[in-house]
Amino acid sequence: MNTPVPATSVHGYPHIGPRRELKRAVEGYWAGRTTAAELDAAAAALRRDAVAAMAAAGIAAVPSNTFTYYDQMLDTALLFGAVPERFRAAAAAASDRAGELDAYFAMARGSDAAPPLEMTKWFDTNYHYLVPEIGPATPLRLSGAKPVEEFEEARAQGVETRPVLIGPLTFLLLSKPDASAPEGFAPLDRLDELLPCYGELLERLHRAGAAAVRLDEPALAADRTPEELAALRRAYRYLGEREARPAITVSTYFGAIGAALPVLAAAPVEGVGLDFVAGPANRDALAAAGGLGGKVLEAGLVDGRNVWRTDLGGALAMAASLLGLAGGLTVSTSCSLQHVPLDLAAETGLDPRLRERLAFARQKLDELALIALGLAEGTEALGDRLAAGRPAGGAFTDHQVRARLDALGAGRPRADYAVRVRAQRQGGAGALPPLATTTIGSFPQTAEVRAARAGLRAGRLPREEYERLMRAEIDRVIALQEDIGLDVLVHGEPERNDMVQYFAEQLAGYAATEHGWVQSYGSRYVRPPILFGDVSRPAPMTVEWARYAQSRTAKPVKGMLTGPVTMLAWSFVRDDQPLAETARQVALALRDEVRDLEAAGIRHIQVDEPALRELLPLRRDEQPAYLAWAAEAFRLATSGVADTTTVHTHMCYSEFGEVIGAIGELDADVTSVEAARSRMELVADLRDVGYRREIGPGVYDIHSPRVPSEEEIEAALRRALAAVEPDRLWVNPDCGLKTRGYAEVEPALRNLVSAARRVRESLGS
Ligand SMILES: Nc1nc2c(c(=O)[nH]1)N[C@@H](CNc1ccc(C(=O)N[C@@H](CCC(=O)N[C@@H](CCC(=O)N[C@@H](CCC(=O)O)C(=O)O)C(=O)O)C(=O)O)cc1)CN2
Ligand code: MET
Ligand SMILES: [Zn+2]
Repeated sequence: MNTPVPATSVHGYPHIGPRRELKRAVEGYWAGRTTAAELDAAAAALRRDAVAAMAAAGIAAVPSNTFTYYDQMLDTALLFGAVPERFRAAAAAASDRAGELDAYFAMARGSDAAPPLEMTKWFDTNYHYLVPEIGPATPLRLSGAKPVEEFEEARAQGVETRPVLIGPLTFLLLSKPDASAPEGFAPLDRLDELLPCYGELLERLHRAGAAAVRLDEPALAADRTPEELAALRRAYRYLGEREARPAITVSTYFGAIGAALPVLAAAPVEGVGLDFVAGPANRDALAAAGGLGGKVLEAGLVDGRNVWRTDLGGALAMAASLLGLAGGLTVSTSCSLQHVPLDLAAETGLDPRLRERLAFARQKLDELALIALGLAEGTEALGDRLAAGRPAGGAFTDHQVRARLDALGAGRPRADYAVRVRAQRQGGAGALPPLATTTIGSFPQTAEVRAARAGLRAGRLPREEYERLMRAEIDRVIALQEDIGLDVLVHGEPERNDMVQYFAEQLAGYAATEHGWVQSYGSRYVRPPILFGDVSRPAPMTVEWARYAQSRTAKPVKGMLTGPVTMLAWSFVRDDQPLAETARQVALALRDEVRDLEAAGIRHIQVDEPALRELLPLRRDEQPAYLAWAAEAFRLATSGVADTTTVHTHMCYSEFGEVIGAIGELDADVTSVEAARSRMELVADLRDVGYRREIGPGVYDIHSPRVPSEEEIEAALRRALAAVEPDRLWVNPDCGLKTRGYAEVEPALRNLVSAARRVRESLGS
């Protein structure tokens, strides 16, 4: 065959550096240790390395403008001048680079004067973006040059990049109306004013010499109304028909785009990007639509969100079947590689049988080149690389786990809540006041705690010494909670590096990485563990810590576990069996842990499911089946306890809309949820969907360093009491406290307890 080698492209590449250099630089700047110039220099070096890596791997369309100090949605809002009213004065007053950066970070993190932008999940990933606020009067004008500057910066390095922008439809659909917006207003109403800003930017990029740009419209992977599709048509007609512009590729990812496909196929643009990993249905839809005509199809064939090596044979077959459906084919990632770790070469401790099946961002660049080569020269050109890397089925099977699950089925359900609550509240140790106070689990992870763990890892600190330090930390956290007067205490989770990784490190079938960091939000990172085989629990995981904490107090201590859905959502999970099946294995391991905690005298057990919303399919018709298996896995994990044991769960990251009905299906006795930012409206929403158990709406936002006043917590509680009886209301922050410092946490919790007392007193109890 003599076809030219197809081009390759990447949606985005990790910019955090092999050792999280970006985190160090940004947090150093916040702490006043790093100057603005040093921060900018560190960032430029990281961009240079990423561009160089992609260019060296032969990627044709190297992306630029994918770097961010905090979040790309925030960057886009600033690019178009869409600064919320409360930040405008500070932004306008910025007179130097430091002032500019401070105004930027204030929007992300809040300031004394103004709360930050809301943060929420980026589609169904564990990345969080900042939600732009757009009202009828929000300014919209091209106000920055970041895409042009990053293009020119890479050109100076000798690489012609393709600037990437979040597309206008996705930008507006992911924004929320600002406080001034009248009922019925939607940010999308401002589309016609925003488009000229994009047009002007395209013209500037064109003048700077950019031959092509990519506009990302991941919002098309979710259900879209006819009006939204009409807006899509209008947007790309407007941009496509402008004269001075680079070639435009409209890229979509995270799933099949359904009815949007014919709209993009007909748009006056040069390329369309489709994800064939999360959206294999895109293939048939493309054929049914008659293909893309002369446009280039940018085919997402290499999974940007998981760590398994690409099945090159399968990718080549898919690519071959696409060749006739477009004017040209570019071999691409399915989405940005920001969701996977940078380089497998940094991992030295992995089982070789697992390692040979993995590809991180750096390795995926080579896979793209191989697929392009195979397309041009035939599969023979790939030799034995074609066969390498696919799971050797059955290598990690555990027949005992499978047999236990078969025997257990759905497990016996618990007694009705009405029966349980009587058993739980019967005097003695079970007695709790109305508006019982508690926290969500973690207390601040102090520098000493993290340093101790780093010492343990490096072999500097013996395990016994580490455990002694953790017990001392638990003593401190218990004593503090008693002093503050909380009702249900926690041990504070000092021994956990992360609420998912900690368990993964102790479960069979799971592997942890040493350096596999992925950005979760801002300067916060996680190392998602790799779930590669059947899961089981070789030994109890949390029981000794919980038992120890309970031995230090007469008050009840709440045991703390991470639920099955969250264990999957925040890991890289095997893709050779349905998630529902894997969830049942994790649930079984947790079920054993829950029962062991109970046997150790722990009367309250919390099983966190903060990611319940995150794994919800983007398409409505797929959601009920997901919610059914998710709730079943939770019940399997928690239904093995006596009526007298109180099962708690916790969820965060707002937008409960679609999952609100499922909260009751989990059958927990108490559910704590993030509600501070939505002013307790969730409590009434839960009542309206028939939720009749106990509820702990978060009364303050732990993502901000602000200390809430007693009055504001009291007001929140009174709003909640409009929709729930006092003995069903719990009082707690809206999430764990691990990212905060004691200087904020202690006064905040004191205010929380005194607010709860004041309300109790006013109720005469
Ligand atoms: N997996 C996961 N996803 C989640 C959440 C979560 O808690 N876990 N919460 C939500 C919000 N996301 C979050 C994500 C990360 C963090 C977070 O605090 N991350 C820490 C790292 C946590 C960790 O893994 N800590 C390790 C490693 C700590 C570390 O950096 N050690 C240094 C040395 C430390 C020292 O000497 O001080 C090193 O190894 O170089 C530990 O404690 O053992 C961070 O970025 O700083 C918080 C919230 C949604 N998604
Ligand atoms: C992201 S949800 C966090 C729940 C966990 N128990 C904590 O308090 O940190
Ligand atoms: Zn939480």
